Amino acid sequence: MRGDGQPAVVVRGLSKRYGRVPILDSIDLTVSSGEVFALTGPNGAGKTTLIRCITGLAFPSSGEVTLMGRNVHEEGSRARATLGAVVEAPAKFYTRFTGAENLRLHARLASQGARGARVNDARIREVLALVELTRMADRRVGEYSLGQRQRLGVASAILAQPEVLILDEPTSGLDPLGIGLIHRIVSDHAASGGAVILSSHHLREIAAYAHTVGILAGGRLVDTVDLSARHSAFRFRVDDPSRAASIMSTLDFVNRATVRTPYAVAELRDEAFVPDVLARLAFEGVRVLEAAPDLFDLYEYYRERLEK
Ligand SMILES: Nc1ncnc2c1ncn2[C@@H]1O[C@H](COP(=O)(O)OP(=O)(O)OP(=O)(O)O)[C@@H](O)[C@H]1O
Repeated sequence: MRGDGQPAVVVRGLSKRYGRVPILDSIDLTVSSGEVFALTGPNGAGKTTLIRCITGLAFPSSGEVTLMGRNVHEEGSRARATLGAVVEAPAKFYTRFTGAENLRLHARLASQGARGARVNDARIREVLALVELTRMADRRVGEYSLGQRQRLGVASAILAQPEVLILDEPTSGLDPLGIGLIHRIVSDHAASGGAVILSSHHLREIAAYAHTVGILAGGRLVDTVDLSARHSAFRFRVDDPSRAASIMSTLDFVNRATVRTPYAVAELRDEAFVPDVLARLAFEGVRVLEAAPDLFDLYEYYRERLEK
């Protein structure tokens, strides 16, 4: 459909003040097609303000935002034609209309832009099924729970298969299965080539599926963590961690090997090399008691980063 790693969202030198109060300070970020970018940070850091600026709902004091190459604040409707978003939680719907009717209305409004042709009744049923609201499709939104409205919001955002999907705290108020559902939708959207920006406080969960995490604090993007580079670390519990690490560091598919007793930890070029590491350690007479992905602890990293 789209998505070739090209920049989909580009934010350059974005600052925002409310009156004299600076809220965002010189934000630069780029999100590519196929990428999930998760924005996190303490309450009041400026996440919602940044998302409002990126979606065109708020104007920056300086700097610019482009969506698929179109400036959001200068070519508003053309830029927004590439966008699906939920910025207010829960999204606003007509409570006297059913979920399906609301989505139909949403599609009709979108059809005045370039994307409406992509949406028909079959697509509406499809997105309702994706957010597991098939059973509620013909019930009035006034009867929906908060979490069901939240999921309907996500359904409306993905309805026209936008190139850019932006969700402000899409999982707040959802139960654990609902959170998993949204994560799957977001991952699938990126896998089919869409760019995704979302904000979340669920660090351990976003660490599992975001490609990049931007940490916003005091209106500044204090760190951008490339999680995809951290996914191929493995730890091996062995009888001799130092010897295992020195053996592993001679292998050309191991970028780096370190000791974290009782483990030897290897950053592999690709996780497909795990069996080769095991074979080599066995050949060298090192006993391996356990091998597991060495998951990056985003929560710990975040805590340390903000305490600096
Ligand atoms: N319309 C406004 N007028 C003045 N100040 C505002 C306005 N909107 C937001 N702010 C201020 O901007 C700062 C950032 O708010 P924002 O809602 O963007 O933070 P956030 O990171 O999304 O927080 P949370 O995690 O609590 O949702 C806060 O200090 C807030 O008080």
